[in-house]
Amino acid sequence: MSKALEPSPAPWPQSHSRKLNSFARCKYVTRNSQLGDGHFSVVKECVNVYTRERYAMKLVRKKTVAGKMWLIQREVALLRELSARIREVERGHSSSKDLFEGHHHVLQLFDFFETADNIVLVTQLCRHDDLYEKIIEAGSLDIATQVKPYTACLVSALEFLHVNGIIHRDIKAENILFRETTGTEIETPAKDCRYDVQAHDLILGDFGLAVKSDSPDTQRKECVGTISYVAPEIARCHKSDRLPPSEQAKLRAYDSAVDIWALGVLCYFMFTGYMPFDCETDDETWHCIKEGDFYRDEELQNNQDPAVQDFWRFVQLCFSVEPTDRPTAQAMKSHPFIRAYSDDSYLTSQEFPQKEPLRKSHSSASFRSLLPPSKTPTSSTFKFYDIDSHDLLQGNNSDSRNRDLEKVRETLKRTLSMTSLASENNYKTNSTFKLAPPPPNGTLMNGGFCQTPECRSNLTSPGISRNASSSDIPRTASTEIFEAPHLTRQGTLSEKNSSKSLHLMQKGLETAEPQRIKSTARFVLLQGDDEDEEM
Ligand SMILES: Nc1ncnc2c1ncn2[C@@H]1O[C@H](COP(=O)(O)OP(=O)(O)OP(=O)(O)O)[C@@H](O)[C@H]1O
Repeated sequence: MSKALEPSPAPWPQSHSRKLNSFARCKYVTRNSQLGDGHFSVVKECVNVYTRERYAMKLVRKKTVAGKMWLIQREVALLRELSARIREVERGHSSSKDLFEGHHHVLQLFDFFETADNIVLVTQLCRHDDLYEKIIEAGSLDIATQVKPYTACLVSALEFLHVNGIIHRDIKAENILFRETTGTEIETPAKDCRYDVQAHDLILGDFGLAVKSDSPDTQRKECVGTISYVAPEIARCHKSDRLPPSEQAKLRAYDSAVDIWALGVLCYFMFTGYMPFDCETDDETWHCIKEGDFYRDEELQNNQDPAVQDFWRFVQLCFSVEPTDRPTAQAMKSHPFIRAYSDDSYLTSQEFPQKEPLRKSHSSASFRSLLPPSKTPTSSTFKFYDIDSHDLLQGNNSDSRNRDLEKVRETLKRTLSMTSLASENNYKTNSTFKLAPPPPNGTLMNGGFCQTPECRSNLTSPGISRNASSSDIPRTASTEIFEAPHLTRQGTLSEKNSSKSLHLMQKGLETAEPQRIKSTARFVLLQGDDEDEEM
């Protein structure tokens, strides 16, 4: 366990045992505006008043998670464990043979605490736009310079998670963030970089659904995730409580292979701009997932570009219906599709099962939904949560959809910034990566209980900059921040994400008007334990 995050001072959360007037002042100041929100949290930028380092602060409203506090505790526990492991790997690290090192690409937790209304996680700061937005804005990503390195990076992150006994269960474009860079790293990208160096900034976030791979079978039979991305073995758990006990007993607990399936979906989405299994109705989607029947565009399928052929072989492996047929993340590193991102000499020559040649999808394009998925707040209500497309359509009349569409078309642009396509073995010099150091222990809340952090409209006032080192902070600067005029209550959840039902022109696909907003809502089935809990 990392020094910075331990020890947890008292049983946590501890609000029930504290009086309001005994709250300590918070060591962080937040920005008024939000970086994002989920169904039970808002995320804001914040600054540690002692070190002046910038972080992201996730404020989970206790009222929203009442009765399900254990879910947040599970997320915090996993993130703490992972952050400690990241430090451990970093300390013991000599030289890696991989261009992407998994532990660099998992969201780091730096601190956590509790206020009267919120459970608060302080994590690494990422940019406002995520991978979903990048794909939607560009229509699709370039296979050689983006899809391959992004996939290689995510495989390394999954390898790190899985080797450390954690299943993410919600791999999807919305949960892939881009690390906020300080500007100091950007000078490094080499002139000869062959790929989009933003691949080095990918961060896998949102561990709200993650579980340990040795967790009780009941947890690994939960039907959780985002429908477009769930593996067949999770799909089989859908409505399993309605099955007769004999059938329920036959359900096998799933494992980390569910993340490999979701990675295949994400890889497919990056390349094509639409989802492999999405159909017009959720029932059809469930069916296609269970059958492993993904949509194949004939033109793309017949494309003889070796990168495209490798892409099909890669996703075909990810989409093996039998989980034991899906290679592990570690094995996937040797796959020709991403092999170039590791040192060839150390990779074992992995034999990948020969899949039958791609056949035409059983389901025709007519009932497939070949539109980009809408971004929904990845909700975690704690009952079965499966947003019906009709619910999503409510309040989204075609006028507003057209306006959204227009807006997206206007902003449609490729964001790729690359240089030449020369040398390939110059990996490390192309990296923009720099692991954020943990703040000194005395500057942390370490699970404590405090007042609501002060809100400011601007964190870049004199004396607050990411690049300032903690040693040169005059004490008065932090005092000044502490003594700001008033403490502001945190905002309520915004509807920002709900309005993001974006649909746009896809390669060769007429999208005159979206037929139906895709239901990619995350859903959670957690039996029992839904009574309110007094905080
Ligand atoms: N470290 C971060 N830096 C910048 N933005 C972030 C960070 N973490 C989360 N966000 C933004 O906040 C949004 C919500 O975060 P997150 O998904 O972790 O919350 P959540 O409450 O678990 O949401 P849900 O359960 O509905 O998925 C994200 O979609 C992202 O846009």
